[in-house]
Amino acid sequence: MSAKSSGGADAHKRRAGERAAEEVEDGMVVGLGTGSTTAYAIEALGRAVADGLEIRGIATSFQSRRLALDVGIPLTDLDAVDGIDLAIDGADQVVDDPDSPAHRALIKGGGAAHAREKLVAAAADRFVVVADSSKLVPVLEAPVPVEVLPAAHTVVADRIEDLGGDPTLRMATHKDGPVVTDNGNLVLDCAFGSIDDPAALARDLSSIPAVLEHGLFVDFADTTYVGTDDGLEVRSY
Ligand SMILES: O=C(CO)[C@H](O)[C@H](O)COP(=O)(O)O
Repeated sequence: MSAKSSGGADAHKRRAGERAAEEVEDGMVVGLGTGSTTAYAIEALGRAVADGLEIRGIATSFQSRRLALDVGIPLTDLDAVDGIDLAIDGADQVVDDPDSPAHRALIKGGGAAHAREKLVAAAADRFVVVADSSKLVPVLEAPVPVEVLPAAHTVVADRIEDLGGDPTLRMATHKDGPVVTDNGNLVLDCAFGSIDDPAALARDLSSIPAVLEHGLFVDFADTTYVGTDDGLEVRSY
C-alpha cells in the first residue's frame, strides 16, 4: 500500500512522515513501521535511496515490506544486524500531557502489526513516532489490540474481562472470519475505557499466557512528529 494523496489528515500524515525520514542518515539500519503515516516516511526514504542514501530497512509487516521493496529500500532482518539505529512508526493514540505520568504512552496495532512493531521499536536506539494531530489525547481510551494464539482466544478474552476489559475479536472485512496477523494469530480489540495507568495495564496484559503482544507502548517514544493544519509540531521526551 502506498501513501494517499495529501489533503486534510493525509496532509498532516505526510508532514509527519516526511519529517521523520529526514532523520535518517547514511549507513543507518532503519525500522520501517506500518500504516498510512509511516508510508509517507517509507516513500520519502525510497526517494532518498534513489538519490544515493545508503540504508538498510527492517520491515515490521508484510505491508511495510512490500512498500519498501516497491520504492527500492534494501531490506535486512533483525537477526542479521547488530541493532537498529532509528525506527519510525505511527500510532493510533498518543498521550500528550506533560503533567501526566502516562505522557508519550501510545496505543498501536490498528494494522494488527504491533508485535513486530514493538520488537523493532525495542531494538532501536531511537524510536520516532509519526502522527496526525487527531491522534493526540490527554488519556488513552481506544481499544487495545491484543494478539493471541488462535486456540487461546476465548480463554484470553475471559482473562481480559477479569481485568475489566471488553474484548472483541477483530473480524476481516474482505473474507469470512477473523483477521489473521502476519504471525498467524488473532487479535482481540479490548476496550478498557480511560486507561489512567497504561504501565500497569501493559504488565497485566503481558502476564496472560498465550498473549503474544499487546498494543500499549509505554516509554518507547523518543520523539513524536505531529502533522497539523499549520505545519509540524515536535515532541521530544
Ligand atoms: O500501529 C499501527 C499498525 O499496527 C499503525 O502505525 C497505526 O495503526 C497508525 O496507522 P496510521 O498511520 O494509518 O493512522
